[in-house]
Parts: sequence; structure tokens; C-alpha cells
Amino acid sequence: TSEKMSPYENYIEAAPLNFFLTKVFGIPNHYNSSLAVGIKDILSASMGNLISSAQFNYMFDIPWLVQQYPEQFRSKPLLIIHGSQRADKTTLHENAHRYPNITLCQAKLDIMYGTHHSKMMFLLYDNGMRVVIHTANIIHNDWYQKTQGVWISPLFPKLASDQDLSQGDSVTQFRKDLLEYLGAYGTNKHLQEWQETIRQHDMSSAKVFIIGSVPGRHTGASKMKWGHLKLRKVLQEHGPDGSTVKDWPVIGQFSSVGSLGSGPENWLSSEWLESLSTVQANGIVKLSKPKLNLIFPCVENVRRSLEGYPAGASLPYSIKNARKQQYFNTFLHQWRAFSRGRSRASPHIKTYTRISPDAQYLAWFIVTSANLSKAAWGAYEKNNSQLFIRSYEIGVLFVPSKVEENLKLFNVQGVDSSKDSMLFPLPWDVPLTSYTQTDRPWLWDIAYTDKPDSQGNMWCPS
Ligand SMILES: O=C(O)c1ccc([N+](=O)[O-])cc1C(=O)O
Repeated sequence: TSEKMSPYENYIEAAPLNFFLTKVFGIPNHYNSSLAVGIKDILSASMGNLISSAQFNYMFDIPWLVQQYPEQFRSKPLLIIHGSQRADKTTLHENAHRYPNITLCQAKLDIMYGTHHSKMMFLLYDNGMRVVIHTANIIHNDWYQKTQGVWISPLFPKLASDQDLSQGDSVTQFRKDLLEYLGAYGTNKHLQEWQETIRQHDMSSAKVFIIGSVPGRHTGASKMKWGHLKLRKVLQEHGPDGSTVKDWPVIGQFSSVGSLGSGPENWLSSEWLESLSTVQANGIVKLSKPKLNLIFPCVENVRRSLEGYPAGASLPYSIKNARKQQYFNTFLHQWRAFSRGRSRASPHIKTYTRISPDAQYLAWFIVTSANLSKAAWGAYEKNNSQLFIRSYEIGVLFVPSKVEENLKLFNVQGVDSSKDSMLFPLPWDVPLTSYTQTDRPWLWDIAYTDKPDSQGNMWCPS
């Protein structure tokens, strides 16, 4: 059905935080209205009269992508930033070749197993520009029946030519951090043109922090610029008050899991959880570490999903990693999003947050491309003197004090709120739903043949 394209302003009214989920085909339309967007909505003329755009991602179906732009924008300059190498790179070039307006830029990936995971759009209009940071690949399936997250910036106006270019940044240093992230790609003419374009725009209305990762062994002043240490730095300065949140759980939700080490103390419950538990460093003593709750689909969540077992092709958790880290299962909760009509829309979104035990308040919230892995968030090396990151990632962090001047904390979606607090649209249900005794985390490389999925099929990976 061709949903009525409501102009961006309507979206903003309903989503003052600019945080959307992608539209899902096959759920009641009510759940695809104001807080949901499709890729055609993002690229539509109601968002602005497009001059050129850039698409950062991991997976691209280029002919499909071109079709998602309105007809009148399909020949505008389009820069594609990817991490493909060897045969994948050749295929990408073959698919892009017939579009003279498309330029390809390969992000350098010198570190083994690193991926260009970041998912971001730059949209330059005749009256300003927007930045979109999201979690979906540029392929049909990622925008069809999955739960994905999208942050769409306000329209950033162009600075007047006589205005001092040092103007135009936000209280969260959004533009500075975005330029620093782009700088890590090295010298590419087209990316450098986009950096200049960004410098010419006023991004003072951006109310989120950028949490990015770039491949490297980051030391000294760079150590706190990326991954979980960037989050630690931002929370030290702008995070919740330690006494308020001391027993609030940390929640991580993701669509893939790396090799986390033989026990929680290797990384998960030590350096990673320490960063996510960081509170404003106003000299108080170190607090006990909060409970960690993780959300990752169990086999039944995948089997019953709209896509059925094939949803699991986008949940690449391997038996090789799983068998080495059985302790990981003790943290797990099911994917459940009844409040958003998306319990059967398999998650490809990645979100991390800290909320009160009664699920009334939220201390901070991240939507990001980063899965639960050392490759994405980084791991200490050399006695904590450096942070080793393998992949490019990017996400946005919402902190109440930067969004609602008069509010210390957001209220959590679906809870009857005192009138003065803003509801944060959580993508999944609280309270969390534990795994049953027989539930197992989804593993993508083993067979499931005892029960057919929602499409009547079994799962027999080769
Ligand atoms: O969709 C992606 O961009 C992606 C690519 C690779 C892996 N991986 O190798 O685990 C995970 C994801 C994910 O986002 O889940």
C-alpha cells in the first residue's frame, strides 16, 4: 500500500527525539505511522530538495538503492562508502558502473576481521542538509520485515558565507565529532568534499552525542575518542548522577555476538560493563557494578518471526563462538516488542540503555550499528594503555539533560507519565522476558528441523 507520505514536520511532532523504527510490511498500519519511516520517506522530496547524497554501509544492492530515491533525484551525485574488498569490491563496481552519478569510496580496513559496519546517510538539499544514522543495510530485506532503528537529524541550515565557520556546533559537539570520525577514513577527495560541506552547515540543533568506532590501536588522547571509552568519557561528563542510578540495570540489545572471552571477567562484565555503568564523575566513590541484562532472539523468536528461520541469516551468532561462552546465556532475554507491534519483526537494530528497575525512567539510550563484540566496541591492550578496535561503527547517544532542559530523566514509553516528562519510544518491551528453560540463543550455523517456521520451512544451513 502506498502509505500517505506525511511531511517531515508531522514526523517531528510525533518523534521530538527524531528516533524512528523502520516500517514493517505485514503488521497493522497503526504501528507504521508517526514513529516509523521507510527508506522512501527518508529520501522523499518532503524532506528537502536533494542536490547530492552519501550512503555509508556494509551491504549494498545498488539498483535497488537507486529505485528508493524519488525519480527526480536518481541522477544526483551519490557517494557510496563501503568496506568491500577483492571479489565483493569487483561486484560492487560492476553494479555501480552503469550509473554515471555514483562514485564508490572504499574505507581502508587494514585490520583482520574488521568490517565497515557504519550505516549513515548525508542528504544535501538546496536549503541545508540532514544526517541520518541507522542500522539497516542497503538491501530490500533490511527494510521489509525487521526491526531497525533510524535517527534523522533536524534540517541543518547552511551557514551564511560571512559567518565564522567555527559557529554552528551543538552542546554535544556533534559536528566536531562527526568531522573527526570522517577524518579517520584518511584522504579521499569525495569524502573531503563532504567534510567541507559539513563545516559549512550549522549543526547546533543536534541534541545527540556521536559514539563512533574506527579501526586501530588507539592510545593517548585518542584512546577515549572511540568505542566504549568514548561512551565512558561522555557519561563521566554528562551521564546520570551516581546516587540516582546506583541499582539501575544496564541493557544491551543486538543482532550478533562476537567472541567475548572464556568468562565474563575477560571483557563483558569488566571493561565493557564498566563503561556502560559510568556515572557523572563528581568525585564519589566507585559504585557497585549494576546488573547486566542482554536481549538476543532465542530460536523460538526467530522461528515464529514474520520471515521465519531466514531472519536468522541476519543474526550471525556462530556455534564456534557460542560453545566457548556458555556464561553469556545467563544474561539473555527474548526479543519482545509487543508495544511497537514488532515482536515478530526480527531485530537488526542495536540499542544500549540504562533504565530504572520499575521501568519508569531512562538515564541514557544509544542506537548504533555496533553489535556485542570487541571488534565493534574495542578491547584494552597493553595494560589498558590502548584500545584495539577492528571495525567502523557509528551510533547516537541520547542523554536527558541534553534533550529536555528541565528534565533530569526521560519517562519510559508505555508508562503513565507525570505530565512534565517526555516519553522515550523504546523499541522493545519492558519488563524484559527471560528465556524459558528450553530456550536457546539463535545460532545461524546449525540446523533446526524439529519444528517448521512461520513459513512452514526448516533451517538446514550448508
Ligand atoms: O548487517 C550488518 O551490517 C552486519 C554485518 C556483519 C556482521 N557480522 O559479521 O557479525 C553483523 C552485521 C549486523 O549488523 O548484524
